[in-house]
Amino acid sequence: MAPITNGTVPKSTKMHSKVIIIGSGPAGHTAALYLARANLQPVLFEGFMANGFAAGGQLTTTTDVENYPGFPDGIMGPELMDKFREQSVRFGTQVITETISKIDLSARPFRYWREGNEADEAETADTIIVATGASAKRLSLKGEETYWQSGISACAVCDGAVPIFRNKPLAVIGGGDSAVEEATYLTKYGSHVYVLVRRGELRASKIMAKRLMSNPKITILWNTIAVECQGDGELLKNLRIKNVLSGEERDLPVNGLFYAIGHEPATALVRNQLQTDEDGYIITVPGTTQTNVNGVFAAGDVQDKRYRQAITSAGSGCMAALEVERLLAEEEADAREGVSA
Ligand SMILES: Cc1cc2nc3c(=O)[nH]c(=O)nc-3n(C[C@H](O)[C@H](O)[C@H](O)COP(=O)(O)OP(=O)(O)OC[C@H]3O[C@@H](n4cnc5c(N)ncnc54)[C@H](O)[C@@H]3O)c2cc1C
Repeated sequence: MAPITNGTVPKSTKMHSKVIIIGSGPAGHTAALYLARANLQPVLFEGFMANGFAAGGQLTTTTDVENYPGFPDGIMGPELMDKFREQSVRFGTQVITETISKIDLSARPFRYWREGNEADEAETADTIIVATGASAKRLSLKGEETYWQSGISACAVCDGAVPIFRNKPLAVIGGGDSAVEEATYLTKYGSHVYVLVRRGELRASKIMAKRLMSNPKITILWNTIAVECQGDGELLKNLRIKNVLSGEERDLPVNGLFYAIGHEPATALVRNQLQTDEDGYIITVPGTTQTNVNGVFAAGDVQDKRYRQAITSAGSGCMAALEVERLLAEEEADAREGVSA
């Protein structure tokens, strides 16, 4: 399929932009909306199945989004992202359906290349917002694909409240702090929550582990892994689980399975150029979206391993846009003063 753009810049003309946004989830589009309204003519690269996601990001893979403010009846994920896109475009964002595959942040203007054009002359930008998102790690269990989003999820806060999980037995896989948080959260909805821990101990902090073990609605299944997801073809009904010490397999009838085994931030593009933490998330100056490179900002899940919500991503996209705007204004003022001095 030919790349789609809503702009008029032909690929052969090497662009220079005041600001480009890489990524098209809630963070990228919110940044674009603010920048476009500030007349900064943002260019947003929405990706072409970048990082395994369609343009629009993670919400294109889900159905009802019930916790995005402004939609009291909920809204389907893909429809919400279409609206984000429409609003960006309405104010003049140039959206380009291509993936950025190479970037050079060593000097300003920054240089970048679109996928398939890495050998060409680079395009340039004064500032960049990295909003490439993240993806939940999965286990590729037998049956997982069939019941993904039909009983299997990687976000208790997003999906825990849906009717298929209400008063039903649920399972969480993972042994870290996020598994404890997810399991505890799910006790509000499920009849009981089983936590499958591969080892004989939790990785979670002591206080979190204590909280988990003292909750009467939670049972920890130590040294246990899931081997197969089973159901009626439409919804998950059962997990085949295995004790890794004895090798014994048995059924665990559950209607929900939540992965809490971490996320993979989409930071391969900026590896060794931006400072990242031990899990690969971009590190930003606390309370801002500023990275360790002046002029490069990061917004959304790519820099947030704690909240990982559409609204928090959108919020940080807004912050990034305002920070870009401020930086460019300051630099323009400095340049003017430099000229008149
Ligand atoms: C199944 C599911 C259900 C969810 N449900 C909810 C919910 O109900 N409520 C809620 O608040 N949150 C929910 N979330 C979480 C929410 O989707 C994320 O927090 C949010 O989408 C993160 O937004 P983002 O802007 O950081 O990036 P993402 O949504 O991750 O999007 C990033 C985009 O950038 C593109 N991209 C990546 N690299 C490049 C590149 N090099 N060049 C160009 N483009 C690139 C990707 O293709 C992707 O489209 C859900 C997540 C999932 C997976």
